[in-house]
Amino acid sequence: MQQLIRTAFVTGGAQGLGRGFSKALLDRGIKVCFADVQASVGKSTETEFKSLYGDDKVMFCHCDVTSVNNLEDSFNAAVKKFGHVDLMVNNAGIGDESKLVQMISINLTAAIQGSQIALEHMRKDKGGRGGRIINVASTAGLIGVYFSPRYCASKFGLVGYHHSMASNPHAKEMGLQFGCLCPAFTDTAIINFDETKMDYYDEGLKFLEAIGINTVDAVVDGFMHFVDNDDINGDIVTVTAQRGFQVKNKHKRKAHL
Ligand SMILES: NC(=O)c1ccc[n+]([C@@H]2O[C@H](COP(=O)([O-])OP(=O)(O)OC[C@H]3O[C@@H](n4cnc5c(N)ncnc54)[C@H](O)[C@@H]3O)[C@@H](O)[C@H]2O)c1
Ligand SMILES: CCCCC[C@H](O)/C=C/C=C\C=C\C=C\[C@@H](O)[C@@H](O)CCCC(=O)O
Repeated sequence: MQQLIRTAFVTGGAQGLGRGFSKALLDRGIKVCFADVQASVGKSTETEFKSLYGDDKVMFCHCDVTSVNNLEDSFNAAVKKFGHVDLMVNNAGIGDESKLVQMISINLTAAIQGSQIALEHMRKDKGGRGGRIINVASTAGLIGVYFSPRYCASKFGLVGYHHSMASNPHAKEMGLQFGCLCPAFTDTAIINFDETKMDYYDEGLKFLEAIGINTVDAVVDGFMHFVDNDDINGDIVTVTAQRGFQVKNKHKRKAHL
């Protein structure tokens, strides 16, 4: 039986998917610290959540995940308030193709740094309580997308990190499990594209119209797979408008390459 999840840390939780994940966790009685670079949106989400769930259940940290010190301080503030973090969700992300350096820094580097901060805190072989680390990638981390190649590269990198960590034979003794969420287009601010944010803008929009757009609720349902099931290590959850959520796991088929 897995460790009960009592507390979570969610990056990019002020709005969109991160907000949806945080609310679903709070609905389950899990305490949530969410971090976001948008101070005023984060504060108003915190006020709303506190009125729904109570002051002791939720906290917001104003945090730019591209600063590892800022990320570590926010994570430590959650540990201080809740005693421990059982679930780390690296969700903060951007999709603007004109911002290559920022994109890699937020979507890939910060997610890896967030995972490593959580890992050091959680690992049972160093006195921690174990835990789960969920990285929010994209279907664009599984298939090539020619109109968003930089975004795609950042998400392929994150999926590669996920596979590497999940295949670590020492993960079990550390009490760690790694999951990766890969939604297709979803109805949040990140898909408010214009010509500056995407290559081949018209073709990109046509592709988006052809495959459809997930609701946030559908992606939250897929995300909760990582909370509701005991053995999730290595799982990749895809969420598409055509097929809903599906769980894939090549690590359960073969232990190593
Ligand atoms: N919506 C989609 O179509 C879709 C599909 C697949 C994956 N995703 C991924 O889901 C995640 C959440 O995106 P979303 O769709 O909710 O978009 P969103 O723009 O609504 O939310 C992203 C959040 O990340 C925060 N953020 C951005 N940069 C940050 C930084 N430097 N530090 C801290 N917080 C920062 C933003 O302020 C925002 O609250 C992203 O990683 C995105 O790539 C989104
Ligand atoms: C660029 C900023 C926002 C991007 C949002 C999102 O992350 C981008 C998604 C891009 C492409 C999505 C493609 C979806 C394809 C699905 O129909 C399906 O074919 C994918 C199946 C993947 C798999 O199972 O291997």
